[in-house]
Amino acid sequence: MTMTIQEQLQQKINNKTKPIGALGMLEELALKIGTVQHSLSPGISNPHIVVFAGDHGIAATGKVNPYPQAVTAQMVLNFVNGGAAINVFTRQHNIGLTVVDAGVNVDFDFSLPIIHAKINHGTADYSLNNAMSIDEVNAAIEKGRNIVHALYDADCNTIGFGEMGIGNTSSAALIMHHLLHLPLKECVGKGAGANDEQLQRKLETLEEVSRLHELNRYDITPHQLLCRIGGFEIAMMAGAYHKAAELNMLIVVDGFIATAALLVAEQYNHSISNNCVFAHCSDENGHRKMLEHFAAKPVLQLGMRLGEGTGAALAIPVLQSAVAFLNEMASFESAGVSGKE
Ligand SMILES: Cc1cc2ncn([C@H]3O[C@H](COP(=O)(O)O)[C@@H](O)[C@H]3O)c2cc1C
Ligand SMILES: O=C(O)c1cccnc1
Repeated sequence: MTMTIQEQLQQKINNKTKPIGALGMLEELALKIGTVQHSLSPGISNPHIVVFAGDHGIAATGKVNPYPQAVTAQMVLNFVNGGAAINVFTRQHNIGLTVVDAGVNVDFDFSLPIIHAKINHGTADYSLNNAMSIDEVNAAIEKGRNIVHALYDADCNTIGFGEMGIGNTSSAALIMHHLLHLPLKECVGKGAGANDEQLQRKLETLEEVSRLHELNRYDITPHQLLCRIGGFEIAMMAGAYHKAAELNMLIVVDGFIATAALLVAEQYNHSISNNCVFAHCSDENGHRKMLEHFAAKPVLQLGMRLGEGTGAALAIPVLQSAVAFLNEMASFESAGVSGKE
């Protein structure tokens, strides 16, 4: 009988010169990556992080976010100048980095080395109206798909998505609340650092938003959900995930907002998590429950709650080690080492 690729990979892993299972999660990752690539000798080629930036109308009210909306654009300039956490980690690990203006509320100089994909100058305030139109949702998804396709064409097979958008933990919490049918209290967290009073106000504000947009209903399509309470960076990321899975790339999932965008993408492709490795468990309230939904075992748990794709960037070297042991370690047979009696 022929063995499945998983069985062949497991056999290869078990024949390495180490006690069975002794490389722990690296063994699970090697199995996963080999399965995605349908290969006994998988590889990570040109790993890349794409950071999508977008503003949220509700952030201008200051009701849900401890930092002002202007920080989104300021951080985009920081990314360009190489000074943000994601710059440091991608530089350290030789990972490609692309920054995308998905919808920041500032007109950047066109000479800036970013992808200029602005859908609009921030979303509308969803505590009053829909965040965006259906046309804007479609444009964002299409743009996300195209950006991933270009990276695939440049021989990248491993990709992580990050985000920058003041107020976007609110959009992510609302997505989680609707798609996982959980009370908002379990989905809303401190974001960039709300204190107890700010957190309470955030929760109350988002409860009103949930009532306004009837998020407890089951007949909302994923497109409608994005229209009502989404963000441009989140919609673009959903399109990017979708394309990456279509191209059978390995997807490295970052934190709370990135996982919320994956929840949306999952509505369009129910097996999307087959292509995903979950980089870390964020400290943002709610992330653990999202991970449980995907039956995910995160690679790292460092108490991080930053976003920008930083968790994904830190997990990629671990994935490279998983692939390296699978490809390079000697087997009991080749090294003349005795196996278990
Ligand atoms: C200086 C700074 C850098 C960041 N980098 C990522 N985020 C993170 O915090 C924001 C979400 O939190 P909230 O919903 O509470 O606004 C997002 O931009 C996220 O990427 C940052 C936030 C700040 C303040
Ligand atoms: O988990 C994350 O990615 C996160 C948490 C808080 C704020 N921004 C991002």
